[in-house]
Amino acid sequence: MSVAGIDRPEAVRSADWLELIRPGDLVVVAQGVGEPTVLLETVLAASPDDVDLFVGLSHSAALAPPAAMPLLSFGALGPLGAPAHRGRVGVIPAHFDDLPRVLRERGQDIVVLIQVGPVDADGTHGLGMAVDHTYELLAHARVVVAEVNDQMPPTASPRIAAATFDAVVETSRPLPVVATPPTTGVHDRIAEHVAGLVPDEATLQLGIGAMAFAIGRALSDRVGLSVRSTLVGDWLLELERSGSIRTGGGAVVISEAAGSAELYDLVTRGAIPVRPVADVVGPAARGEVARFVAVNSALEVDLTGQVNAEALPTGYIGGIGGQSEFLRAGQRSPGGRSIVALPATAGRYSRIVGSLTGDAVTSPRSNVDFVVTEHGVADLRGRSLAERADALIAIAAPEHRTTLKEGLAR
Ligand SMILES: CC(=O)SCCNC(=O)CCNC(=O)[C@H](O)C(C)(C)COP(=O)(O)OP(=O)(O)OC[C@H]1O[C@@H](n2cnc3c(N)ncnc32)[C@H](O)[C@@H]1OP(=O)(O)O
Repeated sequence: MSVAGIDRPEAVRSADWLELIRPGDLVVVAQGVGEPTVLLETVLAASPDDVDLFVGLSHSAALAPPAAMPLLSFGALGPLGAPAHRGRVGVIPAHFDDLPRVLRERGQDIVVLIQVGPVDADGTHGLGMAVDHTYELLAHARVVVAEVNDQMPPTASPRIAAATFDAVVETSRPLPVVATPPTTGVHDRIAEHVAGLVPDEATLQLGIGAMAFAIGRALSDRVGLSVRSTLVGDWLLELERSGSIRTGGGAVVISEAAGSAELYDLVTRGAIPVRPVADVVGPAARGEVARFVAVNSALEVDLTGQVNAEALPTGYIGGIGGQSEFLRAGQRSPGGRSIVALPATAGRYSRIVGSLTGDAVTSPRSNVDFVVTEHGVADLRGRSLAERADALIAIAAPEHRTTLKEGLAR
């Protein structure tokens, strides 16, 4: 994903807050467009001794070269992709909504670095466009440092009392624009198949990226859609422009937006609730959301339906995120759907495989009801392992089907 708009000539930099960090600390940085990039880059430049740095979906190019301090993350997202692939990032396998607990269980003192909007008359700051794992950690942190960005828009997000902050660094920079990667004919064919599984008045969970955008576009003739998705991209704009969703009345609930300036404007002017991750995932995970349709992508799916979204034989390249929890939520929902959508091939490799090639099962086969490729839909509901294999071979690329069948016979 290309990211533009990180331009901070007017940033007020203060190094004093670095003195609040002690050896043994875990420094946790907010992510996405809520990343306090100035704070992150200040820590990276100083690389304090014996401190772990936990970073999520980042927009900082400063992370691409090998960092001098130990890096932790929940995946190989954005600029962490190459270092994670080379084994230079300690990946913590955790559900996205579980990160606050998991990070606290490391037993380290926690320093949270967040970005907020300007202070209001009541002495509080809004989180703006992103509410992530750092929000829940505020109550457990020894130190909280805020990058106060006067261009962070006022959204319907939780607000934080200014007194919560141990230090503040003021900046003035536009939110990063996260461009949607171009969609291909394969994405469009997958999206058409996925759209066939989405009823009117469904509640959608999609991620970001080309696949999600193509699916949003393919749903333009649906009516009464709602959205309950931790991350949203410009597909939300597509749905709004086509009139497929309402944005008022809590029909759209998100934790983070990452896309164009128009998307940020929609979230702001539409008063779309930007809520803590647990609030977004929780009702769906408890089966309280009817027609909840979760669509997630993968690197590969084996012939029993096990999903790998994390690793290839060459190394770690993906992540867990909310995948397996959202898929399970799709199963628990009355009229809901649990869908894994992926291209059938990556170059000469089939992504429908006899055995997973990467060393990870991100979602168990019991969480997966539908697998979709450009060649069709494998409906795995109620099927035995052998029946699943047949259904999955039928949506593999035609040139790989014989090999997959031969592998089964062995
Ligand atoms: C709220 C949050 O922050 S959650 C964060 C976001 N969500 C998650 O982390 C959930 C987990 N999901 C993911 O990480 C991603 O959706 C992924 C990794 C599964 C898929 O990401 P995509 O960017 O769509 O992957 P894509 O299909 O382009 O594959 C990436 C590369 O690996 C290659 N590849 C993928 N699968 C295979 C395979 N089975 N064999 C060989 N190569 C492969 C692709 O060809 C591509 O190579 P390229 O970059 O040279 O073109």
